[in-house]
Amino acid sequence: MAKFAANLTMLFTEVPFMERFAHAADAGFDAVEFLFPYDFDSGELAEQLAIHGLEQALFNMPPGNWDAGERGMAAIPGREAEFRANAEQALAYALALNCKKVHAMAGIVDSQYDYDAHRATFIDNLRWAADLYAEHGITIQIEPLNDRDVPGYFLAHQMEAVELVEAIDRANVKVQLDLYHAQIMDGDLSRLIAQMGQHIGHVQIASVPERHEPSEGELNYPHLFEVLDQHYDGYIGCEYKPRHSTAFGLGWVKPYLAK
Ligand SMILES: O=C(O)C(=O)[C@H](O)CO
Ligand SMILES: [Mg+2]
Repeated sequence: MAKFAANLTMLFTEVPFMERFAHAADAGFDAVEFLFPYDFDSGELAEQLAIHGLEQALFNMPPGNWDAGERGMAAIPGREAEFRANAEQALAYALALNCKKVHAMAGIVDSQYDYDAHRATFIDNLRWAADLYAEHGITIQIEPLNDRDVPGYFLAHQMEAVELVEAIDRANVKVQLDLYHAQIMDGDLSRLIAQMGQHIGHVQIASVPERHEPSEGELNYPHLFEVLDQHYDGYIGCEYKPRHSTAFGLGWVKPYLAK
């Protein structure tokens, strides 16, 4: 049975970040995810999770200079020391939040280097971080992003991510399958999910093409949840932009939260 995590970077933005945990719990969620916790004290975040009985499903390693357009550096040659420091910072938060999944963003390709150099850097960095995280039972996620929203991102296709996970060859590195990106770049989602199978480490959803509630747009999510049930049993992150208010748009998830 599909179970859902509220993405607090995109949902409940009507209230300040620290108040979003309460809103997610009141709406019936028992897990949350968000992009970045680093502006906040890990103890205060852990307290919000504990007060509201929430599990932290996922968050991202620091992405570099987000406002300048950076989207991580795991695949960027020359940024290895920064990647490793960021992985260590994220690990400290993951331990404080008892979070078992952390997303390592690959980065926007650097035109000074060719594909092979990016790929080799990505594999080396991910192996290093996976070994660091393994003793804590934490899985690192890699996520393809569509090239319309994030042009130049190192990773755009799901099977490319699967191939990289196989090359990285660590049991605690998996693919973060965001069905919004996957539909834009790959399509044929029922078959894709089956093909990815055990490599799926986390799932996120939104409508296509506008990234709103999954109840609208071109995807039939009730069907996709049934397909996912056969291959994945973790939380599904609700990473979408509410079309109106968050609460108004939650009708689609109520039947699942009530079960
Ligand atoms: O954009 C997404 O889909 C994500 O999940 C990333 O973590 C943030 O870019
Ligand atoms: Mg995503």
